[in-house]
Amino acid sequence: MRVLVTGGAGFIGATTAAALVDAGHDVTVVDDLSTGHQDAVPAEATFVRADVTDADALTPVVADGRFDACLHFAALIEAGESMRAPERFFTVNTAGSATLLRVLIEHGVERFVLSSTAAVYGEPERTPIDEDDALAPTNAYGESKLLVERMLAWHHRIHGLRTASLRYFNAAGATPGRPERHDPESHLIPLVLQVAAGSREQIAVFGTDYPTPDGTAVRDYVHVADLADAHVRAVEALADHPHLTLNLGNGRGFSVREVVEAAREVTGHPIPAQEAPRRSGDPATLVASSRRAADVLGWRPRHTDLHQIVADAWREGSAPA
Ligand SMILES: NC(=O)c1ccc[n+]([C@@H]2O[C@H](COP(=O)([O-])OP(=O)(O)OC[C@H]3O[C@@H](n4cnc5c(N)ncnc54)[C@H](O)[C@@H]3O)[C@@H](O)[C@H]2O)c1
Ligand SMILES: O=c1ccn([C@@H]2O[C@H](COP(=O)(O)OP(=O)(O)O[C@H]3O[C@H](CO)[C@@H](O)[C@H](O)[C@H]3O)[C@@H](O)[C@H]2O)c(=O)[nH]1
Repeated sequence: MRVLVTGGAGFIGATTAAALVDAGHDVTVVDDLSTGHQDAVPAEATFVRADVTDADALTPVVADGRFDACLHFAALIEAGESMRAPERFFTVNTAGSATLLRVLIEHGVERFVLSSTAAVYGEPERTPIDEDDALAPTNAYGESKLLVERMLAWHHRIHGLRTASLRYFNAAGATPGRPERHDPESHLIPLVLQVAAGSREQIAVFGTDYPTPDGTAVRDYVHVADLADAHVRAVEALADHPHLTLNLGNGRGFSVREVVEAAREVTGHPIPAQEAPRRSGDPATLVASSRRAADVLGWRPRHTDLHQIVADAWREGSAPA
């Protein structure tokens, strides 16, 4: 297949672009490098520096590409920032997706895979979360993605676009040469590893009074290699399943304290931890049921061991200063 990957210089997009190349697909990456890194784009892919909100820049790429599918990763991802500047998230994530979809439809692209997020659920009603549970984002980031999911339903209905919304839980780990390098970094595992690498004094544990076994928040950490594998399967599965919404997680939660402890064991560093107030908008527990992805895609996460996830991130240097 000829595949357009937006955001393919970012952490999950570049890892997936490499998996698509390995699976024999012809990949073009569009990325504005606002947070991504060009050295993460696979050498076999064509790279175009462009902004997905800019129809004039996208049009020639899509017109020349004769793409069968688009995987759309390009987005602003910092949930906390979305509560300070929601307009940026609706412009890039929501309006940017609308622009991209218009150009794709005009040029006959038939498949679309969206990077959605567990943030569309907000504070979950039950654990594990399945795809039919209530959608009630608690931040503008989650809302900006949910609006795209809703647009996809209409594009499917009206234009017959084959769509998959993949709701990732906490992406983590790394594959060779493609570390997690967000700047600013807000994710727990890279921040913990910054302490071990000596570029940060200690890790703040946001909230120790949650209704969880050790009082700290529980998340479902899913290895980026497993996410990439799910994308390759999803874009192929759209041939038989034209409108998909799938959770992608391990189905197992780990607390902040468990993550810190795993990082101590992996790195041999004491990693001082400081108790801190809860971070606003953070649910206590987010754990996925990925049964539908297993049924529809035959997908099973293979890198489920927390130590392995942390060790892979550490080996690849997912701890920028
Ligand atoms: N990291 C997670 O835990 C997580 C969880 C759920 C969903 N997601 C979603 O996965 C996707 C990828 O996340 P990531 O962690 O790889 O983030 P990332 O910041 O590493 O990647 C995003 C990429 O998009 C590019 N980009 C941003 N705005 C752009 C624009 N206007 N035009 C073109 N390119 C643009 C950036 O340069 C970057 O390369 C995002 O859509 C995010 O919302 C991430
Ligand atoms: O310095 C820190 C950073 C984080 N945490 C906690 O660690 C957990 C995980 O936090 P983080 O790595 O920031 O991930 P989330 O806030 O769970 O959000 C991620 O996972 C969501 C899906 O579950 C995605 O939608 C988001 O884009 C992605 O950032 C949370 O309980 C945080 O409060 C700390 O205790 N200290």
